[in-house]
Amino acid sequence: MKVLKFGGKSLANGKGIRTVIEIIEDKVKKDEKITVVLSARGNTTDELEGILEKASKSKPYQEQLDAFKKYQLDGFKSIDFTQEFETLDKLFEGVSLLGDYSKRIKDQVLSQGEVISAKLVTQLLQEKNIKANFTDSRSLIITDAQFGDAQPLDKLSKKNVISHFNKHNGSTVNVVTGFIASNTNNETTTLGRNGSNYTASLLANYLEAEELQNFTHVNGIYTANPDLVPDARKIEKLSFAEANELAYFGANILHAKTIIPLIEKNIPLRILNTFDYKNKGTLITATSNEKGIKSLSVLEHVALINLEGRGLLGKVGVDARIFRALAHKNISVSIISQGSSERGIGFVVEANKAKEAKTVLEQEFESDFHKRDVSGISIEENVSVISIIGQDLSTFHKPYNALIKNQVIPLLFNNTVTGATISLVVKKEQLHRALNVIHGEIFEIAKKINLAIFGHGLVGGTLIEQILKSSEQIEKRKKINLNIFAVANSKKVLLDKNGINEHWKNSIDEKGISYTIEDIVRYADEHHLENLIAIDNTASEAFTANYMHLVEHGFDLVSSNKVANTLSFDFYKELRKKLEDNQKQYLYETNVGAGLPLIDTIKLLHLSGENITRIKGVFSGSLSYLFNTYSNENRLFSEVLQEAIDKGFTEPDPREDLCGNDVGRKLLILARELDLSNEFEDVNIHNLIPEGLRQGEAQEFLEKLDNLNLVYQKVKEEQKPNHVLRYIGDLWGDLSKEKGNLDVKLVSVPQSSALGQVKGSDSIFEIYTESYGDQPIVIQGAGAGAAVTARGVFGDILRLTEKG
Ligand SMILES: NC(=O)C1=CN([C@@H]2O[C@H](COP(=O)(O)OP(=O)(O)OC[C@H]3O[C@@H](n4cnc5c(N)ncnc54)[C@H](O)[C@@H]3O)[C@@H](O)[C@H]2O)C=CC1
Ligand SMILES: N[C@@H](CC=O)C(=O)O
Repeated sequence: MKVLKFGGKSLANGKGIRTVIEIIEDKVKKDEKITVVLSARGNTTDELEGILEKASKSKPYQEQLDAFKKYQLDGFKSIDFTQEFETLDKLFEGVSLLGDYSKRIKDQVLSQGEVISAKLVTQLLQEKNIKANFTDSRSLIITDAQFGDAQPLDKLSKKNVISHFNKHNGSTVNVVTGFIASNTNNETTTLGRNGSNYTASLLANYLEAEELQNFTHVNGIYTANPDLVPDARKIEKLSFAEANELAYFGANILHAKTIIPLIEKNIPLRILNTFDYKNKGTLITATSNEKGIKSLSVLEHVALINLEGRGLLGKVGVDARIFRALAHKNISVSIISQGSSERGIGFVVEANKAKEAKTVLEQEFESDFHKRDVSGISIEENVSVISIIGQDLSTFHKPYNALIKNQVIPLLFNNTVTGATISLVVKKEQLHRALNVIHGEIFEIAKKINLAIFGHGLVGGTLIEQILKSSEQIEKRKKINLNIFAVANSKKVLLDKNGINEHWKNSIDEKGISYTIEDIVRYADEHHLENLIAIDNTASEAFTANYMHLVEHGFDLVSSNKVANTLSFDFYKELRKKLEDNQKQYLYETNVGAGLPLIDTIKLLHLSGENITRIKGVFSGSLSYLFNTYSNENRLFSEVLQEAIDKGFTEPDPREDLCGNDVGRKLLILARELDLSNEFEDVNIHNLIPEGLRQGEAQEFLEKLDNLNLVYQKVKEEQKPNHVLRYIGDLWGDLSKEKGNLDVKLVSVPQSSALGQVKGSDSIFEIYTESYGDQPIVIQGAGAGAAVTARGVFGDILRLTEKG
């Protein structure tokens, strides 16, 4: 015999109730021996409770009661609920007159929901010529008199059940009301939370059923609640012990009391979905999974109470007093954590009991307050408990680090010594993000990295294309899901928590909205987006003013924009401090040498104690292209310059390259990597733009490029033979001091020299160090261009995903 239990959502009008009948019919046709246990249909119990509340306050309830009746009869006009409806009418009338009700009355009211449900299903089955027998569990399950949460009297109930089934068995389908029972005085009682499940497992136990099938509206037990964690996976099989942990920690389709009768008789429990009943669901048996299961469960509606006091140190019996005082008021403590100094004790209670718990403890510790042994008892109301079942402390650092990285700081945590469960108390507003972060970390599910990209010009636009093109591969190879949730220019942002797609350019035009940085932070927060990275592909100083705010709100930073690193040294230090305080990272490899691995190399050399004595080279890709081509070919300066602009080598405003600012910035960035505290004003720059052309808009300048031709024709002709022009940066001097010398200048070098041989848009960096002596470490390669730069930014993003 199998016991089938159907929950309220399965029995709701429409697809639910139709499918329930279909499932039962299917089993009967296959000659399966079954017993059916039913909850009240849809929201029936809540509705009845609502009407009862109204009636008890003598408020009008008739309209709601009529709607209730209408729902029960909707589509089932042939069914006679006169008796149940009359009972309800009388009960509500009485409550309304009295202006109050007892738990006993409430049980009588609620029981009508299960009776109506079982009566309906019995008749619908009979209409299909199935031998169905309405079974009122009040004649079977006998309980004590604790209305609202009655305890079954096992012996008596078992005897009743067995005798009923001996009478009505064979091919009959007994359709049993769940949740309701009666006491020895024949008064209606109910079995409390999860009561219908309890009825089903009691029947399974008494009848020694082969399996209990619990039909819900989900496909089984998941690694986490799929409503909160979209990546949650179904668990195929788990043991009662593991299920018990889940039940204890709040998995709401299981409850400890419903499992115990099954464990006793070793009866498997299968969690199934009415709406997808061919799915095998989750099977719970006595055998443990070899690898051990992991899953996340959540306790909501809880509060954290904190008792603090210096005088508690070494005092005997403080915990006992807390527990005793709370137990006296029937307040249960689910999680407790205490420092070894005993100065603070934190524990979790049900939210609706928190105030009472505080009052009780204030009374208990009144004299300790006077003696100043206890300094305060506080309640943190909006908290939730996350339990990682199957997690021990050996690998706990992974989810824990991921939480900290995402600015979720648990308020309290504890572990079970043997059960391999770790529980964390987090602020309720952080629950969603915390669950997703932990889940991504403990299961081998792609870790989601949420990217906000600012600036989608040459570099930013290319980066987006590169990410979209390779994201699938990266997800497969590295289990990292790069999700671009925001793309912004200076005016508009396109937001999509599920990630933009290849039509992003059109979407910005059509769906982009004007924004402030706060809007983006709020969006990420509201959608609980984790592992946030902001990527600055603008050339804007104004945008760098957002960096601090982004860091404070949990974003790591990646930037191709050089401005933030070349503002005042004070800002430079302040930003690093902010990053450290918030445990955030800032990567900017493309700031010098585009995609070349320069900054990383210099950082490593410096960190390892290698004395860097000088860095010299062609720092600008666009000016490299300009002078390499101009020196070797007989063409106009303006023509070659325009070519460098067209190839995307220059800054958005090409004057930034020609005036030497861009090289100056790069030089300063390297100097600061060596812990020098130079300011931008310290850089000696040879400005390549003749004075008369420096003012005005970029466009005006571009229209006057021809004016540069004579100047550079002359410079070219005045060189020694076999020499070429190179625009170089040079960081030199005693670099162990506070500041170094920074020069940016146009030089004429022999064509055969290392600098003279540079080609195309290549940059070359010569790094002189004490160990390497006169032979510098040389890094050379494309120093500009959207594709290489975007690739470099992409590299920084991936590096950050690994750091997490
Ligand atoms: N092109 C290259 O070879 C290299 C460029 N870089 C840097 O990459 C950055 C981007 O360069 P490109 O893509 O060539 O420039 P771009 O002019 O093509 O694109 C810049 C984008 O930033 C947007 N923008 C400007 N202010 C903004 C703000 N406040 N908020 C949001 N968006 C804003 C603009 O609307 C534009 O879409 C620059 O900082 C540049 O120095 C770094 C290394 C190499
Ligand atoms: N404009 C820059 C681009 C890279 O930083 C250059 O030419 O090097």
